[in-house]
Amino acid sequence: MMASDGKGPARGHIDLRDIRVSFMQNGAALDAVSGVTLDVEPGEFVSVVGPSGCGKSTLLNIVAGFLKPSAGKAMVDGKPIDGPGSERGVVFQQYSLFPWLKVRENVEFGLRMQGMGRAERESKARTLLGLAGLLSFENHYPDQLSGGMKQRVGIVRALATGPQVLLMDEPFGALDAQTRVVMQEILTNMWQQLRLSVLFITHDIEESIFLSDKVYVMTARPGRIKAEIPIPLPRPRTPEMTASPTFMALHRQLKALIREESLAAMGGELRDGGLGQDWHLGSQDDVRAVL
Ligand SMILES: Nc1ncnc2c1ncn2[C@@H]1O[C@H](COP(=O)(O)OP(=O)(O)OP(=O)(O)O)[C@@H](O)[C@H]1O
Repeated sequence: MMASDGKGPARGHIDLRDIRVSFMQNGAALDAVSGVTLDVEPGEFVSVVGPSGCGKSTLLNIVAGFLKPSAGKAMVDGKPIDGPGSERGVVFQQYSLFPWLKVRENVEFGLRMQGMGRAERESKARTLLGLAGLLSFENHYPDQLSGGMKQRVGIVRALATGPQVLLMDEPFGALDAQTRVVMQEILTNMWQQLRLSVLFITHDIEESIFLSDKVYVMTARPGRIKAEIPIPLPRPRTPEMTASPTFMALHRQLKALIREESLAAMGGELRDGGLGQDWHLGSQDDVRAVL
């Protein structure tokens, strides 16, 4: 789905085709992801969820240009990805702000690197800080901000250079539950105004539904696409929607899909969550024998 507020064309098409990534481990090549094909249409918000270690960050690192796939095609707007570029902004879980620079200076950093003049830089940074509700903190240092505020600065900094796509790897993973919900609302509002594509990695099913137009579920390693789930909730998204029957049905569906894979990722040892027929606590003698 394209953002539909009519403020100019949406931007940034991410196109991954049949991606495989192998890493050397203990002298052997092991596939981290295999045969992954995914699409983020211009202006679309797409999340990737899946069990730990299934290759979510690996995919994001390919689109960011930090990692080359072993096989397959990775493209943005039809051009093969060849290293990092200013048309792709990245936000990680760690805030990665420069502690010696004030908030606005942090946001202006990339623009300064691009050679933009001082007045234009300042105006752009202030507009984006305003959008994120941070204008009154422009002269604070990162240390003086809460975790949620730091991450908002991180998002604004990634957006400042005008990327076509925003890549977010568990951006709210370090925040408490309340702050996280507020951040999701701020992000969805900013995204709707900016009309850029987002590839969002998360462990949080509710977060993926609330934010996305579409959610990809990955299998346990080697990561493949297990399912592509469209999210037909209207925009703008509101917190009340999380109680709607559609939201709850999607939640159940995604939870079941991920649970299967999380158990597979644990080697099947904990089928039924460790409480079913396949798993039993041995007798006292068995336990003593092991000890
Ligand atoms: N540089 C590397 N060298 C070797 N193996 C790696 C490397 N980077 C990642 N891997 C392996 O590739 C697999 C996928 O890792 P990745 O970090 O992409 O998973 P993830 O789904 O993002 O995990 P999590 O949800 O725990 O963050 C893992 O098994 C990991 O150990």
